[in-house]
Amino acid sequence: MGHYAAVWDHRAAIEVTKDWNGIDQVVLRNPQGASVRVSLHGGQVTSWRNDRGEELLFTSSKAIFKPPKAMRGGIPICFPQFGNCGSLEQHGFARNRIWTIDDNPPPLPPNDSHGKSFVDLVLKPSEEDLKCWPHSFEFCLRVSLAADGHLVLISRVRNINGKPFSFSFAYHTYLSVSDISEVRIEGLETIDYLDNLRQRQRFTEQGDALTFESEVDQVYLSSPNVIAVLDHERKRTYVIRKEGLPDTVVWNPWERKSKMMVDFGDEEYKQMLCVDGAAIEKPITLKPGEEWTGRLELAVVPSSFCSEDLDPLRCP
Ligand SMILES: O=P(O)(O)OC[C@H]1O[C@@H](O)[C@H](O)[C@@H](O)[C@@H]1O
Repeated sequence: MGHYAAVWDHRAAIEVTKDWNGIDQVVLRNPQGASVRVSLHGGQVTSWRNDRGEELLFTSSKAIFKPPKAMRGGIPICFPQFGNCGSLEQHGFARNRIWTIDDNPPPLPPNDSHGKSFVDLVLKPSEEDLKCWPHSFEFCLRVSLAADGHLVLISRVRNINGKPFSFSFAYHTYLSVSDISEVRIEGLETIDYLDNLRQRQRFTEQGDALTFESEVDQVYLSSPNVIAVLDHERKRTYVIRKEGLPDTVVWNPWERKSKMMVDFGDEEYKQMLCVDGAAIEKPITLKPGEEWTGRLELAVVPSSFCSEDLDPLRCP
């Protein structure tokens, strides 16, 4: 068993199964029993469980698991457009396309593979995609589950076009929380944000930590690369680290809006909070041949956790 751990082979820890629609999904496991599910529909992470089998991402009980709609929950990838600020469909087309497994991805630094089970996916534009977004790109996504249960997503977008192009991006991360009223976010205080509920006007976050008592739809600009989402009732803290992603989106539709969404269960808004690593305010521009990398790392630690790692966040 010790030997098995020492030669942990990421391929041995991967299983490809079919989802409800016969679309391939990849299951990653680590030696401790944590798991991650990634659907080739959208390259979307649909489940992340810890070694006790507890689900850490929210999925709506009314989620529609039928392409071309993205399933409501997990981590949809918003690309090449976030929201409706552009000519494309809401949040871009990547979340509604079928991705493929890439057996020969461009190399990543060894520490991005070491001790992890992972899968590499790739998305290239179809003829139809090029009609509405005429830019050739290659989007490589690596989803990894580390030995310590951390979930890591690395997106690399390469311009294989003759001309520069720009895009916006978000990992639309649906965290599973006990009760939204008991949750707070640390790390966004004093940060400027655009309020999507007030014509994208700019405000500055006041107060000690962000708490929730009504609908929220805000894009925090140039936000810190580490923030924490504390779930008081569940005594659980999500630590979110991002690189190459300047902004953080915080979204909860609250009661009224969630009732208007067909794929959202009644009262379920209380059990979710979207906190996205994103690049929205200043789109990413790539010249021909250039590549951009956006990395998100999610960890769950007990609420009592206190570490210098979290600096500059205060410890409770
Ligand atoms: O319903 P969708 O397309 O999955 O988007 C969910 C939400 O995503 C948020 O990030 C947007 O800011 C909201 O305006 C939007 O409603």
